[in-house]
Amino acid sequence: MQQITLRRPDDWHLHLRDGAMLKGVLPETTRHFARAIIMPNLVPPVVTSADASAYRDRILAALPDGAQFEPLMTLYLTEGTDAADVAAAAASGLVKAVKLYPAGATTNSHSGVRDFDKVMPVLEKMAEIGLPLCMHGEVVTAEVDIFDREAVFIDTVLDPLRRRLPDLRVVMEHITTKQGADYAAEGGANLAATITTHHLIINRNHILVGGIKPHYYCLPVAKREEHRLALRKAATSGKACYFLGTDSAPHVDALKEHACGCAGCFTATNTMPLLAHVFEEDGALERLEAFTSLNGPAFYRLPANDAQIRMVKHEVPQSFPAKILTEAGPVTVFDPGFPVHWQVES
Ligand SMILES: NC(=O)N[C@@H](CC(=O)O)C(=O)O
Repeated sequence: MQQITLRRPDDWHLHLRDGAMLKGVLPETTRHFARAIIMPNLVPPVVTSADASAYRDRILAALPDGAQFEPLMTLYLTEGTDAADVAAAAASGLVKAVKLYPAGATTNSHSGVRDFDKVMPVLEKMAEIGLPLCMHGEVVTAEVDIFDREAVFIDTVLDPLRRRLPDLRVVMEHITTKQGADYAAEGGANLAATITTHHLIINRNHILVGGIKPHYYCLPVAKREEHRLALRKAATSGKACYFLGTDSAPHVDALKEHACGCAGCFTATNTMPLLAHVFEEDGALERLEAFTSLNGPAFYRLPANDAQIRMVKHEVPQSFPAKILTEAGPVTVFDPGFPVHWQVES
């Protein structure tokens, strides 16, 4: 029986939602993860430090008994965000990052940024105080093909912004392309990228071949196989600029299996066993800890977790629930489409 021990992992990009959904999905993350960067795209969004403080309280109130979990809060950047409020939220330790959604790019992003000039005072303040900006890196203009949105964003938005504000610390969230992986690797100490579990496993064929698979639809949408392979190479490289952000994004089945289905894969339940499978397949199990437990805290200037988890590879495939039954409705757990022998034991 093969086993590995890792420092307890953190999830640097997580959607927990609110109310009944929060209550239903939170245990799926707290079972294995010590901390998570909590995405602020609620309705209405988490914009001010007061919003973040209230949301944090709701998360803490929803924690399962005995759970050791720290939500790392973020603010949703709007064109009306107040730089002084952001700075105060960072100084108090409440907020660990600000999230930038280009307006219209993804779920609940309509309050996001249209005109980057309008958010420059906030970004300048963040550069000054070292507060990371988590970027959803996709352009949303109609003439750009959805499969090219990330690469075009890097060239036309991200790179010019980083030249204008070289001290701004940026996390390219959920990269899905070779261009994203390459750009992150060349960006120096102020740039990093999160990679999801599902983008290491699926390419666009998984969504579309043999019938449309709504539970594989997420944003940024999975790309060609060559991009999946580039992400695998990046994640398993151990390089400090890459770390896990699951982007686990629960939507009830009724809204996924729909004529206009929501974007998001729900991977909180089985992320760690899937990652052990992926890293083992690529001969990189010894670098799994860097990806899940070391590189993220280092970028966010936080200590790595002291506690450990033990993962075991069993002879027989392990079973995972197909759905999590929340009071908001059932949420389908990401199905990798292959047997998984790894399990987190403690
Ligand atoms: N990843 C997704 O497909 N969806 C996320 C938003 C996001 O991170 O893009 C969601 O909030 O549902």
